[in-house]
Amino acid sequence: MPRYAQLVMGPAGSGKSTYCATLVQHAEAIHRSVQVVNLDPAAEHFSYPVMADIRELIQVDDVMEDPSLRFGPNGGLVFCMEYLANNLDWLEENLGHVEDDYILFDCPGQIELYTHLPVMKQLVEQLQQWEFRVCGVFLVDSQFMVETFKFISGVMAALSAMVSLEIPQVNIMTKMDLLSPKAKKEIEKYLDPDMFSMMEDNSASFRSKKFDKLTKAICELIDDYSMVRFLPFDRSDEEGINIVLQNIDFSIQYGEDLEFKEPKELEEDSGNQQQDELFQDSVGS
Ligand SMILES: Nc1nc2c(ncn2[C@@H]2O[C@H](COP(=O)(O)OP(=O)(O)OP(=O)(O)O)[C@@H](O)[C@H]2O)c(=O)[nH]1
Ligand SMILES: [Mg+2]
Repeated sequence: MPRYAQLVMGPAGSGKSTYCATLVQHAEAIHRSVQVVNLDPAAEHFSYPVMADIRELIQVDDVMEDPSLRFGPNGGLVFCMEYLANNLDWLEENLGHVEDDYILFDCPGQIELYTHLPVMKQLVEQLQQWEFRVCGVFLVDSQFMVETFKFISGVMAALSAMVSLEIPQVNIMTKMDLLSPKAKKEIEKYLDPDMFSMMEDNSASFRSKKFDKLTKAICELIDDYSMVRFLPFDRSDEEGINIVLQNIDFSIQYGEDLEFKEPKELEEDSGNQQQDELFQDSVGS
């Protein structure tokens, strides 16, 4: 039986740890078991139960204090991740060998980990060898996505993670609860973007004419391949959280190998509701 993993990525402060905590709570409410591994060597507080913590393997403070390394905070974090990639047996020991488990990996916010460094790719390949089906979950903060040029940067960041990791990826706009009703309406066009008309609408807001052609070419590329879509994530909206989870589950075929219980013993009048519950149980078990 396969195992399932979400690699929760995104820029610093985009809401990765909050997303993990929210999903754990949501999973509990629908009787599913979801666990979280902290892969952020700089994290200090967790609002979810931690199944394994990279800081037991290596501490960023130790790396920075080491006189032979002399790293600053960012170099130190990258060093920690490379150390993890070279010591993946530590992770294997902590993950155990539970069939059918579902694990979220709360990753650090260093964007270079998702653009050009090989560490995350190595981690993905190893997880796949351990029979995990891995979905990349790339978070961007909706607060920064309300203008076209910021949106394009967010799309490019998500795209580079997709290109470098080569796994199914679901992109999410976080902190939707912080948007005003007007901004919420405005952001709808960014969730399923038509880049070309966006460019036309906003061309005046692009700062330099010099780069107009390049920006247009990038927008066309994104449009032509329909490569990047975003799902809204509002931590206070259970229905929305469920839609996000369903999309991710679908991408890693979670639930397909689980047995569906035949609703034989259901009483006819309450049939539909109980069927739904049974299905949830079978998905969650
Ligand atoms: N209102 C609201 N605040 C959020 C949401 N998600 C995150 N935040 C806040 O945003 C800040 C950063 O959230 P984190 O979950 O720590 O973000 P992160 O991506 O894990 O950050 P790093 O690990 O430092 O890269 C915290 O103050 C959170 O409380 C959300 O959906 N709604
Ligand atoms: Mg975090």
